[in-house]
Amino acid sequence: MTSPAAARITVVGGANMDVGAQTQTPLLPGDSTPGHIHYAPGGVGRNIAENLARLGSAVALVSVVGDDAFGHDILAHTGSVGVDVSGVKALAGQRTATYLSMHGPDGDMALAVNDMAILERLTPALLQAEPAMCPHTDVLVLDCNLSAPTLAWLLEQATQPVFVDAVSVAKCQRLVHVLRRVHTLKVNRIEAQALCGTVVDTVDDAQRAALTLHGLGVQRVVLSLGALGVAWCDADGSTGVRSASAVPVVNTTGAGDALLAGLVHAHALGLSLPRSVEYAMACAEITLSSTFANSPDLSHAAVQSRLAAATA
Ligand SMILES: Nc1ncnc2c1ncn2[C@@H]1O[C@H](COP(=O)(O)OP(=O)(O)O)[C@@H](O)[C@H]1O
Ligand SMILES: O=c1[nH]cc([C@@H]2O[C@H](COP(=O)(O)O)[C@@H](O)[C@H]2O)c(=O)[nH]1
Repeated sequence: MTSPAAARITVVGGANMDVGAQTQTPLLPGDSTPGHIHYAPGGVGRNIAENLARLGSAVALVSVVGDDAFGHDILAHTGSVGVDVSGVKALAGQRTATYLSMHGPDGDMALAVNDMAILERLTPALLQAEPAMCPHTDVLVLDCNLSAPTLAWLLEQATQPVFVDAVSVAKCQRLVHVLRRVHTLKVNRIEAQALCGTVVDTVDDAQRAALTLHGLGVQRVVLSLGALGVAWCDADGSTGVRSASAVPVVNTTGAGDALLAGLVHAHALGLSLPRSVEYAMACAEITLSSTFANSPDLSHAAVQSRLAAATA
């Protein structure tokens, strides 16, 4: 398995400034709690693009940010890790999307707010007007932060395989009428429940839900189950499960984004879906040991050595 992959990839999706607050004592509603606040570029689409660049893919991001300090930081950081950001437009008079999360002393997320109104400006008209924003690459990756019309337009005009991240229970509803256009869908347990209308508690439930989504028209489904691992349904309707390894977890933020980046990179390397899942889970595990949504330790070599250690 060699890297970098020859395929060119475009990710169209959200680019946020993540603002995370971690307290040493339980959060007290109505009072201020001492803690640590950190800032880092995030956004599902942007995270996937950064992870792909770290793995060695040739990747371009198409998105919008505000012409403000957060927007400039996101552009500088994302470009510095090797993502082509010529398709990220800084819009005057708009605020960069922001994701605010609060974590209690145990590290678990207590609440999160996403303020991503700027994504409404990423319209089919804007994409067609700006040559750098037109995705003419071998693989397209979309996240459901995009507005429903933009998501539908991109899926309908795509001639290349399209990988989609469902992002959240609310946003994944935007996919309902365009599932047939999706090559590979990454959903988590609660997004799968929302799309299938069935309870997804166990790995058996997850395999059934993956098959249901395949029946609704998605070619390949990858359903992430946190510490339980991943269930999938391949293009021929076959299903499978892979358990997660017992790994030290510093922060689960962005684990799903690393999983999707790993799936895309593995596809570009020509791997089957079961082997792509194995590769992608190694990517997610590396990210779990990082404080932020993307790990500086993620690389194709790091994934390979993790996979080799697991089979030794
Ligand atoms: N506690 C954990 N232990 C081991 N692996 C984990 C853990 N949490 C997440 N993962 C890995 O990261 C993947 C994505 O995490 P998950 O939380 O399911 O995604 P999302 O962030 O999209 O909700 C999982 O499928 C699994 O491979
Ligand atoms: O509606 C959204 N919520 C969250 C994100 C992004 O997802 C990442 C955190 O996701 P999670 O906690 O699901 O791993 C952060 O980078 C955040 O900016 C997003 O793009 N859209």
